[in-house]
Amino acid sequence: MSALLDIRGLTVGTPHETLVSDVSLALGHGERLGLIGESGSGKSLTALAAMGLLPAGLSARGSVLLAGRQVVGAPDRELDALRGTAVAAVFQEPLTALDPLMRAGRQVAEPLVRRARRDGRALSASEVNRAVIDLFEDVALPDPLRIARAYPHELSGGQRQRVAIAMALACRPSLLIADEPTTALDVTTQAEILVLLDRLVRERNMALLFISHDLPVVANTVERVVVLRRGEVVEAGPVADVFTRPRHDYTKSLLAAARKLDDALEGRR
Ligand SMILES: Nc1ncnc2c1ncn2[C@@H]1O[C@H](COP(=O)(O)OP(=O)(O)OP(=O)(O)O)[C@@H](O)[C@H]1O
Repeated sequence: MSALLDIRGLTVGTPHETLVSDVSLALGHGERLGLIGESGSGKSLTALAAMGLLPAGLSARGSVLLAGRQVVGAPDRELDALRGTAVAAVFQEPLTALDPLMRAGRQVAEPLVRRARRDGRALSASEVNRAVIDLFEDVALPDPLRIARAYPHELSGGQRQRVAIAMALACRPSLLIADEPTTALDVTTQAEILVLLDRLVRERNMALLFISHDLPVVANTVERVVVLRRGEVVEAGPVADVFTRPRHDYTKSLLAAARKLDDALEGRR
């Protein structure tokens, strides 16, 4: 079966600087892949390039096939269609995904209606409302009716991230990209959101491209990892192999740093 996401020789940069260099990775339907590496190693740019969402001033070369479509160089119209169906993303800061002036329910209704239209279905207002509430229940938001009427600033950070996840799910994507989805949240909420994401991805058989600094969380969430350093892939493989028998010194140092932090936290408990 062909890969859902097939990145080959991806290079991203400005006219003066190469930021991601010759990255290749592939992700099958329903598969979960982690991208790890120190800050600035190119994880987010790789994920953004996979969706054709690079910031202005950066350009990509190489090939990114998403659901069989070429993303590199594709016109916005084609990319919009792919982003509404094949791929959706959840980022570190939910406020970047949410419109501050729109009630949470409407924000989720919009991608739901768009997705239905693409599938050739027109939803009635009551069907849309029901589907929004169902999604809010799926992401375990308390009191979904109240949340649907609330504006983002009236929600907690964890609730906002759940609304952002509901928006991503509303597109029914085959691939979910989660870029540090819990970093901005307190520790208890982080754990809840991770359990939620893990359940949703498995229940819906979505593929997951998961970016995180938290290596124990990565180990529990994904099947394979790709290790990036200064924009290049240094190591890739099943998570059990890479985390127990790292081959590259850089991976060894990442794991040692994670262990040191864990020991330090353990000492404080
Ligand atoms: N718009 C931009 N213009 C120029 N350089 C950029 C831009 N965005 C990112 N970079 C640079 O590209 C490199 C890779 O950035 P990227 O955000 O992909 O790193 P990352 O691995 O996701 O880091 P972090 O874990 O801190 O989020 C960094 O050196 C960063 O400074």
